Amino acid sequence: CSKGRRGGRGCRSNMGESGVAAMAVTYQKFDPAAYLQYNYTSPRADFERQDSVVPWKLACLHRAFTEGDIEGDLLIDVGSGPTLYQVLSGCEIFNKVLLTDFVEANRQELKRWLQGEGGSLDWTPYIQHVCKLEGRSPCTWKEKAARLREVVSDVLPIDVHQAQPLAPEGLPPQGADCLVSCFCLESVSPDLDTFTKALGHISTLLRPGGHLLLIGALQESYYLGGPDLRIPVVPLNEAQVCAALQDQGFSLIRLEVYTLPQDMKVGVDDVCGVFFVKARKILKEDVRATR
Ligand SMILES: Nc1ncnc2c1ncn2[C@@H]1O[C@@H](CSCCNC[C@@H]2Cc3ccc([N+](=O)[O-])cc3CN2)[C@@H](O)[C@H]1O
Repeated sequence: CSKGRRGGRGCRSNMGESGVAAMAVTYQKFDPAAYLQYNYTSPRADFERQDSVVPWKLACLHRAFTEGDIEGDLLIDVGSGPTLYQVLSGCEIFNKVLLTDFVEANRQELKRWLQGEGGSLDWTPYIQHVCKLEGRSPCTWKEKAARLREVVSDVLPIDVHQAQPLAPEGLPPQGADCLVSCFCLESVSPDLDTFTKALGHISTLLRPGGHLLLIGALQESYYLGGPDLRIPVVPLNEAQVCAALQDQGFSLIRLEVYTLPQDMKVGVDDVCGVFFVKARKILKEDVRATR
């Protein structure tokens, strides 16, 4: 996992632009069912294992949403993919949740679950696990599923490479109170410069003082988005993630890192670790105070 730096600041924007266009074509072949099978079944999603990566992610999200500083009405999940684990804790805090993705097949996968039509993965064990984290019986998972279906108001198209990633209709003028985004930005950016710009674009969706919860891959250079679909990823280290957050006007609250045990490396990517970031969009008065 000692990959060199790639996509450093010296990248010219036209390399990023052509890479972004190529990425958009690649993602039209994304296979939600295969992706869910690769990443959201055992061993990566083994709720009996203390060192499984999905329980680690759910614990990070539960702690971040429930420690008392996150509040408001609107939570936006950026680049949801075909997954909804990322809003299982947030749905108890927010009365309105927007799921978003670039690929129609992913939006359809989410809509099928929201409409109670099932889908490619049974999310019950995930919902039961988060119920346990919340100190409630796993038997209340149906109530939690109903809460999630109640608060998710839409599943919208998004493009993080646009200065305005979401259509403005339906967004409050002041922005969302919280953003969550998991494994998206580094998986859709050909280089570090494009990753950093995409972070700036999604920041425009968030009100000043609002929180960002970002989960992503460390030192990943590719992953399988389908049986024959190898998707390039910009390899990131912690310092590059922190620099991008600072560049784009976020103050870091917490960075946690999960290092994959060997048996979590199942051949669907070359990811070495996963980062969890809790950050806050700097308020103008914060800037004055630091001068
Ligand atoms: N321009 C765009 N704007 C917004 N979203 C876009 C855009 N283009 C594509 N998208 C959308 O973003 C994508 C998000 S899924 C990206 C997958 N990331 C890599 C994968 C994930 C993963 C999961 C779990 C674990 N683990 O260790 O347990 C490791 C890893 C590392 N490999 C996808 O939904 C696409 O549809």
